[in-house]
Amino acid sequence: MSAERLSPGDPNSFSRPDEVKVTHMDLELDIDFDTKTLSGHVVLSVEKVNAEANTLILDSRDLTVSMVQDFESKELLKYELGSSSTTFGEKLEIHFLRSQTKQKVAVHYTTSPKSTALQWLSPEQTLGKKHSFLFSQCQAIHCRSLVPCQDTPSNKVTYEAKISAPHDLTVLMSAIRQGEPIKVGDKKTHSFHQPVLIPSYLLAIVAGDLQSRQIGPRSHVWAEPAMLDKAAYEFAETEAQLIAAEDVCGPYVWGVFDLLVLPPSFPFGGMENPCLTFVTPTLIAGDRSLVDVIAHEIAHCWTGNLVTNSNFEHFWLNEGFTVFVERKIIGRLHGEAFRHFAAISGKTYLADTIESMGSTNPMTSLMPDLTGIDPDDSFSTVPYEKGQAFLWYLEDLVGGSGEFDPFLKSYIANFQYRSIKTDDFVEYLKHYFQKTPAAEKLEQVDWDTWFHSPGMPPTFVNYDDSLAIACKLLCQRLSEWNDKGCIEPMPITFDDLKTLSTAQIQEFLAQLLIRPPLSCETIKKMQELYSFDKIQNAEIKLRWLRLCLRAQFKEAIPLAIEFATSQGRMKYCRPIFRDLYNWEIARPAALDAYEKVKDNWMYVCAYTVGKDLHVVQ
Ligand SMILES: CC/C=C\C/C=C\C[C@@H](O)/C=C/C=C/C=C\[C@@H](O)CCCC(=O)O
Ligand SMILES: [Zn+2]
Repeated sequence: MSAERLSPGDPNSFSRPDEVKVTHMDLELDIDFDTKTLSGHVVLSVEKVNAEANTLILDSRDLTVSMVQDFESKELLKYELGSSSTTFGEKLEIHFLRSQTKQKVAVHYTTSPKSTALQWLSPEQTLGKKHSFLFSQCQAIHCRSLVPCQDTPSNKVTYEAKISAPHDLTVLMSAIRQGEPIKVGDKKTHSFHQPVLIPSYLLAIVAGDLQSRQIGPRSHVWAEPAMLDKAAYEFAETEAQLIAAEDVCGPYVWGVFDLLVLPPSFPFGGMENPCLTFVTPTLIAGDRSLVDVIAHEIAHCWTGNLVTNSNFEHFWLNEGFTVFVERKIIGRLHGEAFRHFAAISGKTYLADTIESMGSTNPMTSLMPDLTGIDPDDSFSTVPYEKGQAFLWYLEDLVGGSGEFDPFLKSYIANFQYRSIKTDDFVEYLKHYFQKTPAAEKLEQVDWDTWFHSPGMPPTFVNYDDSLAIACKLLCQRLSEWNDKGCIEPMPITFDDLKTLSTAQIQEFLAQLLIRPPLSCETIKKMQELYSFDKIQNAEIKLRWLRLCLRAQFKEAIPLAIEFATSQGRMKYCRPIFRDLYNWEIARPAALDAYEKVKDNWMYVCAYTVGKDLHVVQ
């Protein structure tokens, strides 16, 4: 039976904001670490778009709803909550008593201990070992397991929240903190407000033993106390990145830009939660070499958080634009050559991803059909890197950044606070350049191939390879030597590698990865030359271990398992577990390691790695 789109606007949401839309959420929740639940209520302010509509349709997942009330009169409202849990959770349909256009509905509910949006950590799983820890990850469609809501990015809401938690924990949200926490019994109540419109996937919460350090006029970094010094050092460039981003995108509207360093099981590099970007501790390399992720999250404050994809089939509008802006920030701060180098690295990463997904895989197109598909199953670097390659191609076509930079600012100003589809972007682009020489150029664009064809992009601009050439030459020399059986003396020296930056070493290894596997002998010689397995930088470690596994270098199996299980960032766990699985000798150890670690990971990581290992349906 073929799957159906759940609603006209969003294949992954039951909700119908085109009929009745939620405009504001007022949350009052209690965090209970014993039962691993949040319980309380949400008051939803709603507005009828269709005057005839008499029900409100929400998304929910594993929620126990105890009561729904008309907020003004406190009268009980009838509701139906779907009983069979699907990929997309359960539909919650609430019947209005009133006919007014604007009304408020209160839903009383409790989350499940297996809420897919939440991870509950015991004190032993934290750095300090003394306090429990809770964090959320709502993108793409997990907000429905935290609060009954219209869990579609086509709708935006403001929110307020009062959260009660054990008195010795700090609670933070993707919002502005309001006043000091208030002590009530052995708990404290923390208040927040988010006055800027956000899609549901940007709702976020954390509770733990957290301290903060100021790192800029509008920024603090939050972390467990033992991590704070390192984090403050690593992210000291944040304000400079924000200033560069404002130069590219326009004024920063969110007031605060704080960073939160999470425990290692946080599944992504970063998540652009407004006012409080969540980041993985794997960014803390000690030398600020991985802070392009912070530039990425800063870019999201405009592309994604202000101008939002209206469903996840248009995810490239969020991520392609964000990578494009991230690299503009890098260009402004470090020079154009670095912007080009980052794009070349992105192209290598994309080639590796498309090779492993398969070049005819429909999920490698820029606008995949997500009917019946869990967005988590389609996640890859494709919307990021193919999207940025497309935007750079357009920039080149219209005459370069002199023409495209003002367009970018105008696009953001025009669509900010709204949710859009790819057609809105194309129409605006054509309209913006209509009376310029670029109009004719835009007619040459093969929109259909860019948006709908799987595989690598139809074309790339000629990036300046001044910083990448050394990586390419070393990769060529080493590969040729490997292919000839390593007979002659090794053609690269310690000094060759010593002259490379961390990012260039990463790119050198990445380029080796998209070639046929190296021999074990080459791997051993590389290890002797540069002690690659001592390098702590997680991006280098990932690529080095993958090269070892692809070479079927047995000594690397325990090291790879240690790396993939010591944290839960999917960018690292998934390829390592996939490589282990694809090598028959390593497969049993991989399956065994997965069984041991999966309960320490967040749902999305356990689910996707489980699928990669063919142990989850
Ligand atoms: C074509 C793709 C369609 C839909 C995917 C939408 C959402 C995917 C969902 O799994 C959530 C993604 C959240 C991403 C958050 C942050 C990323 O930018 C992190 C990138 C990877 C990393 O650096 O670890
Ligand atoms: Zn992103």
